[in-house]
Amino acid sequence: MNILVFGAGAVGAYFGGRMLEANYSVSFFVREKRAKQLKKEGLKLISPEGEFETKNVTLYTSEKEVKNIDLVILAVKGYHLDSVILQLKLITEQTGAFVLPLLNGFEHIDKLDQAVGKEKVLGGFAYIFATLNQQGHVVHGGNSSSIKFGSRHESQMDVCNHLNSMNQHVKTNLLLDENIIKEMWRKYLLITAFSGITSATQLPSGFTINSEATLNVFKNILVEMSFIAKKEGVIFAEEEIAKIISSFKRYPENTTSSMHQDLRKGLPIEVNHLQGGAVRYAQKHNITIPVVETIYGI
Ligand SMILES: NC(=O)C1=CN([C@@H]2O[C@H](COP(=O)(O)OP(=O)(O)OC[C@H]3O[C@@H](n4cnc5c(N)ncnc54)[C@H](OP(=O)(O)O)[C@@H]3O)[C@@H](O)[C@H]2O)C=CC1
Ligand SMILES: CC(C)(CO)C(=O)C(=O)O
Repeated sequence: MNILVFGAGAVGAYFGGRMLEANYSVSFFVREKRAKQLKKEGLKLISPEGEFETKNVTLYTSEKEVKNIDLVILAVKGYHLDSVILQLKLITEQTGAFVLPLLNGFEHIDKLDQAVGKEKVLGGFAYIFATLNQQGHVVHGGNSSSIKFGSRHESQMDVCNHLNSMNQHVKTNLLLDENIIKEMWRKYLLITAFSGITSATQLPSGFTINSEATLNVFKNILVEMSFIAKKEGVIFAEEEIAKIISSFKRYPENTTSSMHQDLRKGLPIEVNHLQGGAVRYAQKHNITIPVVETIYGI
């Protein structure tokens, strides 16, 4: 299977790098500046799952050059989506490739379905604490990482089984999930609360874990997000929300979200895609989510 990783930021470079390390056929679709950096500095993963470095990376900067691809792993930010969608459409039309999106949130799924066709868009997301350093190397802060993926259409079974078979050969986790839509919403609940509270307070998780009032904000965001999920047909029981909270309480105190990391670096943040997306879902279903709206406003 030939894989094209679209976007070689923290997530794309990490998971694409892990697949390259295991000798899978992986190329990257990047912009000129990132192409230059990758050629000069190489692709490097600084990670407790094992260091990896290579200068032997196939890079594309024009969608017209892309051929013989079976799967595109989409690893751009929510705010990039509108500008990449035409390129992605062209690549999938040229190659017939499936698309595995790793973005946080959920609104992108509709946009991708419309652009490339629902039968081509797998469900998926990534779990990792990663950022790029000044040389463009991936710094992975955490002990493990994973991609969860699953089919949304029966034509996607083969590509899912193939990804599943790669799991035993890569130094990360490629996990096939039979209920991927629910898992994506579970991640959307978590990330809206986690990125919201760490970015609004501009403090890592320890502050929220140790402050009852702030932890309540975190909990209330999860509850409001579960109201939206329910309207979208995905039910979370109280115990499932409690489980998200108890796993958050086990985060090391200095852990923070990729949104807060971007804010610290003065980069754009995904607030319109994540919290803004939640506000749009709430408007669509005519429900109120005052805590998420407040965080979005901040
Ligand atoms: N970082 C993390 O720990 C986690 C992030 N996520 C989610 O994964 C997604 C990606 O995040 P992350 O990797 O951190 O983001 P980054 O900002 O590190 O990477 C995004 C990449 O997309 C590239 N890109 C944008 N437009 C194009 C284009 N037209 N052509 C080629 N490349 C393009 C950017 O390129 P350029 O360098 O040229 O700007 C950048 O390298 C987000 O939705 C995030 O929420 C999920 C789990 C954990
Ligand atoms: C919560 C976390 C770290 C897990 O992958 C994440 O998705 C992010 O910060 O963007």
